[in-house]
Amino acid sequence: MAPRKLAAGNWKMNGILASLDEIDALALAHENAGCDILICPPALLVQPAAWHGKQIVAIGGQDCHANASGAHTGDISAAQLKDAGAEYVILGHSERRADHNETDAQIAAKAAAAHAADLIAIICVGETEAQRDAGETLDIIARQLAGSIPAGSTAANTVIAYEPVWAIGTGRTPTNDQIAEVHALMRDRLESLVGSAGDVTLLYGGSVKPGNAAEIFALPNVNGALVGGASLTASDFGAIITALDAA
Ligand SMILES: O=C(CO)COP(=O)(O)O
Repeated sequence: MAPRKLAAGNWKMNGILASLDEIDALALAHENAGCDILICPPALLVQPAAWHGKQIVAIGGQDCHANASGAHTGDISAAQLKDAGAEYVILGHSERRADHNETDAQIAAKAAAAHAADLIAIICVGETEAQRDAGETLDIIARQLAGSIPAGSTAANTVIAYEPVWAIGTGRTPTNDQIAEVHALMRDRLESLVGSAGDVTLLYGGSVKPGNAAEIFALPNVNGALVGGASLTASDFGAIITALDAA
């Protein structure tokens, strides 16, 4: 089994009901896409988004709680996301690691909850600019992978996204060699953490745009992208999907 190609959009805290028209447009234009297409809207939009996706655009959450239910005001469980129509959940995004002090251990617990609810966990890792400048990138990624991936992870229930913190929303991207170096390390480390490492979908994220997508998708061990800003419109995200389809 080769890794599934995945074009994943993370809308972050953007979008209202009217924004779901973009999902209609994606579903219409990419009915026969040779890659999987995913939009992760804000939690309130997960259920209506699933109706708009028409089985062509899968829907995911942007976080879930590690517990299945209980007294956790303001949180959402993996089972609730699943019930609303989600198939995926993004976990450990650097914005949650920074804004909510999420640790690798908490992310691993959330991913285990996602797996228990039959969701595919997209586990995010990435170094800060200071860590890259200090030459720590590969150590940081290896440590985040080891700490954030729970037992029971498989190529079918887990996707890994490499998102350098300094490339998110900045218009800056690593060099091709830098992306390829991290993705090779991830593929290697996943053998002991997930098994069948060659089958795990690995995404790059951070300032992916229509103009740089094809070049990034041509890199070894890159099986798709986790896209922020450019996933908000069907025209930009559609161009990225077309580039992944052709890769
Ligand atoms: O954080 C990201 C996706 O999760 C990337 O965001 P941008 O594509 O806006 O840089």
